[in-house]
Amino acid sequence: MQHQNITFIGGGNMGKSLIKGILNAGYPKEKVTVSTPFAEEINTLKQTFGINGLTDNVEAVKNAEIVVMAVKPQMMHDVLTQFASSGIDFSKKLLISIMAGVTTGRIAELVPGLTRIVRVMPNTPALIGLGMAGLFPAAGASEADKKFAEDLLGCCGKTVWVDSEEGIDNITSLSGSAPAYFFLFLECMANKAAEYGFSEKDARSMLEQVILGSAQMVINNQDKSIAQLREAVTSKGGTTYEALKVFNESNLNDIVSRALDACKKRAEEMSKQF
Ligand SMILES: NC(=O)C1=CN([C@@H]2O[C@H](COP(=O)(O)OP(=O)(O)OC[C@H]3O[C@@H](n4cnc5c(N)ncnc54)[C@H](OP(=O)(O)O)[C@@H]3O)[C@@H](O)[C@H]2O)C=CC1
Ligand SMILES: O=C(O)[C@@H]1CCC=N1
Repeated sequence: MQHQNITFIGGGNMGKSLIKGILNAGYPKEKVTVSTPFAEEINTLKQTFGINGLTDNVEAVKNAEIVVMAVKPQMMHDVLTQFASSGIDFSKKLLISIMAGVTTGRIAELVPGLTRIVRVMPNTPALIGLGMAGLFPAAGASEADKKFAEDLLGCCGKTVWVDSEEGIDNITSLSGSAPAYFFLFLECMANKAAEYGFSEKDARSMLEQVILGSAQMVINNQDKSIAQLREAVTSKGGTTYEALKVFNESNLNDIVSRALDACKKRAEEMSKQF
């Protein structure tokens, strides 16, 4: 991929995941800058990654060809209005936004001249190169902009393009927030392991192996449906059947469906709120 000057506004959970992801893939450190308000945090980021760091967002984007907005949606208005009044020509920059529930139209509205925008919904496994990201281009994004965004997120895992802002909200529900769903399930299982008397260490090791093994089974058996993999574990009149019966009696499918819809609905609300 092309190595252009890239500035991350915000170096929190997701910003750090993407920075680590691109550095691991060989992006040159000297071309990467991060900006957050606290000097102490900047020093940590500089030391951890060997990249440039500033506490002034406007200063940080002056020489950037690419700006990645990795702040919370609540901070977006302050940051973008700072950019708008800075006198910097944003028509020359590509802005990649990872902010949940913030439309490309809203971003363009706040920064006059800015048209080259790609909205992205990544997830935290980007940190280890196993991310999943959805991408949506604003009308002003060029083919080169789209390629850059795809290559950038491709450094951190898999990518998929969607053809609407709603598609990004769907991806938010299906993969952006999804690591937390699986972590919650593991937490519930860890609670039961503790109740059974397993040490935290043994429980964690067991759960790590179960989720890793299950994920790898899904990946390695492309000729089988996920339902078939489940059925292969579920012996007739056996133990798994009883466990699954409890999930089904509580209508797990409906619970998952409602949870994902709630996630998407919040993204939609946020697009009106911020
Ligand atoms: N976490 C996730 O799994 C995902 C998050 N996202 C999106 O990524 C974005 C960031 O989320 P996340 O990383 O979790 O949040 P964090 O709170 O972890 O990170 C936000 C970062 O922005 C910094 N910040 C706060 N105010 C400013 C400012 N005015 N200028 C510059 N930097 C600022 C914070 O600094 P400080 O800590 O010092 O306040 C922090 O480094 C959100 O918009 C979210 O929707 C998208 C996909 C997945
Ligand atoms: O919870 C959130 O709002 C962010 C977006 C997707 C994952 N975390």
